[in-house]
Amino acid sequence: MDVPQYILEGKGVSIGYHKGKQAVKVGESLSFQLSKGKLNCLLGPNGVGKSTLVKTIMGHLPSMAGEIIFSGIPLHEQHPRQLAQKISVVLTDKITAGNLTVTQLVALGRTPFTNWLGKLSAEDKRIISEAMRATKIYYLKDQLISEISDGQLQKVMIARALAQDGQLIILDEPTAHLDLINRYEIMHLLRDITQQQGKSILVVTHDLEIAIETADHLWIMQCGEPLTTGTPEDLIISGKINLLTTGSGLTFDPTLGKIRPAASQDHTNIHGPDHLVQWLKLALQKSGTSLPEGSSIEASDGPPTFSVKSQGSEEKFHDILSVVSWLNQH
Ligand SMILES: Nc1ncnc2c1ncn2[C@@H]1O[C@H](COP(=O)(O)OP(=O)(O)OP(=O)(O)O)[C@@H](O)[C@H]1O
Repeated sequence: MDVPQYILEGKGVSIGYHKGKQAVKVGESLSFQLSKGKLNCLLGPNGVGKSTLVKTIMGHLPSMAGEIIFSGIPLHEQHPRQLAQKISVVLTDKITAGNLTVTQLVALGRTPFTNWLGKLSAEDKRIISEAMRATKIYYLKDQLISEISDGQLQKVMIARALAQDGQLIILDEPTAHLDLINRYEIMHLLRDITQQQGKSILVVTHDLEIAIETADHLWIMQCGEPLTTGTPEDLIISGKINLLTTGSGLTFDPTLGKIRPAASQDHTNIHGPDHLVQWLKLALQKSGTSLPEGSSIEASDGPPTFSVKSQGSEEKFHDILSVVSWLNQH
């Protein structure tokens, strides 16, 4: 039998719910691929259907049309217990396991494999320790869940998913409650897991900038449209990344790699080193300041200097606030 190239593949999939006898479609014609050992991020606005797609991939909701193939076999041909062994899931829901230790919670990842008494074998224990080491939480192993921070808890949940040793790990907004540093740390940890352990990972996230930095592929979901997929780099240079900002008055700045307000003023007469020009443009844009006709700004490094040339005169400033204030008075 051919080894499948993708761990997960969707072909023209429709997703949705049943309300009584009525089927409510949330998305249709969704096609996607997740290659083995890769980190993919699923992005899209609130309510577009990301969690619904994830639940369908996990086999918790039936697809309404099309086909999902997991590990070379159509999903509907796989037994729920087999799927639970092969797909590990980390959901956003707050867990109520405060009286368990970190090790006991990670050990729950072995549940699909233990006998009915839940007795852990020596191999189970080795896998649990390994998962805690890979997620850098081994030092917390005897701590109670109620005594660790949200960022640490998220790592514990990832360790539990790793302990399950499935082929695919799915995480629905794993960084939703975390601060910026923890959001970076978690996503880089997931990236390490794909690269060092060959796991395939699908993450639902709203953190576009971190997703761009860490993911191999992005799946962009929009209301009533097929998924747009590609490497973050290709989606940026083709401008398709802007599908995420449609109708918002925002745009993705391909040089800065950030979402910014769509430019409404003409700031083309600003020249100099990129980092000075970019931040000056941002400040002008935020304050709604435009350059008077025929004027220009030359920025230079050293101590940062901004020379504003206007109507035959030249003014020099050493910070952006002074430039903006001066322009607003002239
Ligand atoms: N159990 C349900 N029964 C009926 N409709 C539902 C159910 N769960 C979600 N929906 C609806 O399906 C649509 C998609 O919801 P979903 O949670 O998949 O979106 P999402 O993209 O994950 O949103 P968010 O980014 O806010 O988490 C929404 O309109 C939602 O109201």
